[in-house]
Amino acid sequence: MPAEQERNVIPDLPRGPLCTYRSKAKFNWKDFRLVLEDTELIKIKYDIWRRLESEPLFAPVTSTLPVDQQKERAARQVNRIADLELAPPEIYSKPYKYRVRYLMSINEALHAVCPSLSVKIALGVGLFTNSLLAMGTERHQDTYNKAWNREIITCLAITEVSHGSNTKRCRTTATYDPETQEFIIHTPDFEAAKCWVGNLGKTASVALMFAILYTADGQNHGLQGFLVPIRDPKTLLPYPGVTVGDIGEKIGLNGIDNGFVMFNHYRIPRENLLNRTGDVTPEGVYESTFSEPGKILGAVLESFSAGRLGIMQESSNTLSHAAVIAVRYAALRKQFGTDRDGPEQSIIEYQLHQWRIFPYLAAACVLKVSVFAMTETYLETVQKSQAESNGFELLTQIVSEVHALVSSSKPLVTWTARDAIQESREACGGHGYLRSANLGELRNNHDPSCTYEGDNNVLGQQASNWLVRQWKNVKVESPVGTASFIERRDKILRMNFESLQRSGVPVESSEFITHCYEWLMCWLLQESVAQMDKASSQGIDTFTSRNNCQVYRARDLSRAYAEYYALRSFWTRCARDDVSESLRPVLFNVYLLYGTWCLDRHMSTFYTGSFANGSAFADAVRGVLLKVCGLLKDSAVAIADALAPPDWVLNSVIAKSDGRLYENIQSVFMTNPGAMERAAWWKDIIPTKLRSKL
Ligand SMILES: Cc1cc2nc3c(=O)[nH]c(=O)nc-3n(C[C@H](O)[C@H](O)[C@H](O)COP(=O)(O)OP(=O)(O)OC[C@H]3O[C@@H](n4cnc5c(N)ncnc54)[C@H](O)[C@@H]3O)c2cc1C
Repeated sequence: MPAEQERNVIPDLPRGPLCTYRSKAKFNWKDFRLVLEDTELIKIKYDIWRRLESEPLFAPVTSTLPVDQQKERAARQVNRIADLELAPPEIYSKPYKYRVRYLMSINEALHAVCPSLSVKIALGVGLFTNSLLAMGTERHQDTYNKAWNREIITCLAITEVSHGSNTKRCRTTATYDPETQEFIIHTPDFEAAKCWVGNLGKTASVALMFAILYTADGQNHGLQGFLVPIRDPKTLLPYPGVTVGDIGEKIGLNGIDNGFVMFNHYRIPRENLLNRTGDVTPEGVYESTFSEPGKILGAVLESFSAGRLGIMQESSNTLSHAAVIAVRYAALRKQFGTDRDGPEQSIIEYQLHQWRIFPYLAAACVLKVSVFAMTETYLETVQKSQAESNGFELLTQIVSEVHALVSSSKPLVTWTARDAIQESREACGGHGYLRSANLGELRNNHDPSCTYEGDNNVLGQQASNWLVRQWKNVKVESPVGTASFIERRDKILRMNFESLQRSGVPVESSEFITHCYEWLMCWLLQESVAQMDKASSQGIDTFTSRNNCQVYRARDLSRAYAEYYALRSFWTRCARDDVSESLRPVLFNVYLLYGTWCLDRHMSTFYTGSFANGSAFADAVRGVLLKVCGLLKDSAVAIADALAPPDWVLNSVIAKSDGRLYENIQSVFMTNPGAMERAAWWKDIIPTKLRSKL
């Protein structure tokens, strides 16, 4: 059981109408929170929120600002954050894992308050410096320091107008001129303009940009990274030869100035090539360098995965916020009752409503824990790569596995958050559509997470490709253990629902859910590989056959793999000694609900692959799902409390922790500027016939 000291890190909640359901929970909601998150990280977040609450620049806005003002506000916030020095200076001398975990928690806290601000910092500081570390050398240290200390505003420019996912086909060129020892950066046409680049539209002075390197002999050395000055940092005016601008209003995240840029034979010094793995001599000879492979590997993992992990951490919070709003509202909102004229019941009592929103509440808990576990594995891997003595082969395997895990989990977490927001919006009826309910803002700001840092459908394929490789390997290379089940494939594929029942495995058990998942993944792997092999025997190329086995096969495999990992991580966390006995039943129900809900979505595959026949399997899985929904009804508000940030951060008029739903809505209606004033344009809309009588 957590010490009182740990519980005290989390502030108490006000008493009010939500206590009707709050008091039904048979566990302490603060203890529940301490299972989901590390005490120290919770403390960091609450400290940040406390400091920002008194800052006028971070106060929630009540109506949508014009786009330009949103950009100005986010840019000012970035500066203010730098002035506030949220991380104490000693953090920077701490070991890698501790330091990055600390900074990631600051980012989570900031994202919950202002997503645009957090993305601006993540792009301009985190991603930029990580990529520079992975690709640059000592000669880029000065730019690294300036970016880290926010002396310059930076961006990462990869995407072009006609190419996003297939970055290898980017066409911006960097041609070396030995005469002047410079690279000439050129954009051949508008389709090759860099675009969607965050911070580039109005503010960035330096871009870390990818372009094809050509030496003077006309040889193509592939895509390389360059530091490209864009604007004078003192005036923010672009340099001659650079055409740069803002791409305009987006669906959300308008605090970020996403930009486009074109170069007209624009010259940059030779030293601006990021030369970690390859360099051009002053005379113009391209030389590849490959020293300290372990460190390079770790750095590459860092530059690719850190951003995606950050997105998952943010998205698991977004998912939590949506679920909290839906659950608190469901407890307070009453409609209908057994007696037509008698008391009405809360909509949380309806099975249909529970089935719609509780799985997202469970998903929020499970995914929060699994993203934490994944982050730990990732940070440990990078830290290992920085150590002097490490087995390069083992490290390569770990890096590939972590990459597969991140590539399948980023789609799972971002899609679940996306769906949770929409379901919660509808679950809160008309009031859910109020701007002040905050579900619209959550939706629009979260939406691009499914696209940037790797489009979900494209990214997921990297995980299924890795799994297929393991399936075909003589020896499964899964040092993290996420694919060791493949070693037992023959036994797993002989299993079915009937055999599980014969062996006495209860449906309400982690054993059952694990067996179902392992069968599902093995069957999807077997079928994907068989389909690809058949295509290959018919002379169909690998590219086409791989594309043709995505639907119902590899795509589902990637998702199932991420769900399996999430469930296993949650189960491992719940089994730890520090979890108090009073929490075990509710944690088990959360696990069961998320597990059966996910299995239900794979139902047709279980039948297609003859794991099950007749209705028994579907009835069993769905029976547990509905039963657990009912069981969680009395715990849901306490679980929501455990997931919720402070009210001003959640920023939803329909889900305040005081539970005074209608008083809070009344306040918004009545104080809405000009709510009860006659419109200034009233005269212009008086019907013509009436107007003549005025
Ligand atoms: C808000 C925001 C901020 C961004 N910030 C930056 C930034 O700072 N720097 C930067 O360089 N870029 C940035 N981007 C761009 C982003 O990285 C790209 O949009 C992303 O990589 C997807 O590429 P795309 O837009 O070209 O989509 P496309 O690759 O054209 O994809 C379009 C659709 O085709 C599908 N598709 C593509 N290939 C396949 C396939 N093989 N099989 C099946 N389906 C496929 C995809 O699933 C997708 O649904 C940003 C984007 C957004 C929305």
